[in-house]
Amino acid sequence: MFIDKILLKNYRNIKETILDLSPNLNIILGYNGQGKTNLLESIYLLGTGSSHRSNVDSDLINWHREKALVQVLLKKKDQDLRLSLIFTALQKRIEINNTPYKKISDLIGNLNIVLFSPEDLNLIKGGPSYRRKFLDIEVSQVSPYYYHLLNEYKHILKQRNNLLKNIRDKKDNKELLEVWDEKLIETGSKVINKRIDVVEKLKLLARLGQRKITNGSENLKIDYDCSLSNTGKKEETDIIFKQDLVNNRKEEIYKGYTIFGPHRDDLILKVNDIDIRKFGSQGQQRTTALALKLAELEFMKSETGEYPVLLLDDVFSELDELRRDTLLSVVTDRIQTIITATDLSIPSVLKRDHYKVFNVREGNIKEE
Ligand SMILES: Nc1ncnc2c1ncn2[C@@H]1O[C@H](COP(=O)(O)OP(=O)(O)OP(=O)(O)O)[C@@H](O)[C@H]1O
Repeated sequence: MFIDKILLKNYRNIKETILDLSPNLNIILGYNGQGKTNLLESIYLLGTGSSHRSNVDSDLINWHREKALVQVLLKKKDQDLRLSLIFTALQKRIEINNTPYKKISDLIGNLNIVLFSPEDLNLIKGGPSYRRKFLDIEVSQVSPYYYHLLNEYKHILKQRNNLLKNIRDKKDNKELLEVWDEKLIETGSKVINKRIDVVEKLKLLARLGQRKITNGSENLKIDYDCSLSNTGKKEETDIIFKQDLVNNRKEEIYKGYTIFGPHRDDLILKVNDIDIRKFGSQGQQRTTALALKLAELEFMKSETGEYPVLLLDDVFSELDELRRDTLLSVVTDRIQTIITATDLSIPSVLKRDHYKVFNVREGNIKEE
């Protein structure tokens, strides 16, 4: 799939812009603070339903306006789609081919996105929540069912945590827990099992990616690190989940929150058998983050039949020549890529009709 056209109105510092993008490589150039990441963020928002930088919609609207619009004309293998998101501080309106939709879940899965930015080092160095988010965004884009399941789980978890606090503070009765336990186990087990399946697929793809970037010298091994006391067969996840909740009732009430479940899970990342999260060099950690992103591209392709759109936010300056070339060789002519940089010497291997350059200045974006 690729974005043929993008229209932005009052999106952060971008007032009104229409861009015709290349189906191959798009290079967005500009000094710091001009609006390059704002452009990528708007595309990410349309793909995933949320910004990667802010949870507050009003942040995304130009300070002097009340309404913003992001619209793309998307070319997919079997159809063209016009996706629009019109939003105020209080409301988001979705339109797909001019038909209005209410739920963000209707939007997700149309425009698939993989974003790689310097903050992705947190995927390796940061806490487990970064790795869970990586999995969840990836799987949600290819499975609306998973997105729905995840939201349901979050809702149940919140209710159950409130109840645990109330029981601890003697405001509620212990017996009420059983109903919420059942719901938590049912949805939570499905989330865990789906993630285990996905990690199984990512495992091979990420290993290949890491070997490619390091000329075969590094072996990456990823595994799902489940918070349940014992993850055996997938059919038994719910049984083990239940045992863990029953056996740890006292501790959960004392703490006032749920200590088992997919919201506590993680990914184990080992390079040449060493835990890269703790002991990897900065270079190895960067390589692993890139390998995970390459795996994500291939995973989405295998699930949907099409490559997603790749957004590279200011990452070229952080990669050495080998990694830069590997990345370009993977994406060129196959994956629509939008890359931001303050300056970039365009590799001579790229043919002139295979890329477009756009200059950004104070929120104005112009094709070169
Ligand atoms: N809601 C908003 N309304 C107007 N301007 C905004 C809004 N939010 C952010 N900005 C402005 O957008 C600019 C930041 O743009 P962006 O993050 O896209 O920069 P960039 O070109 O990617 O820079 P860098 O190279 O430093 O990452 C800042 O000047 C900021 O003040």
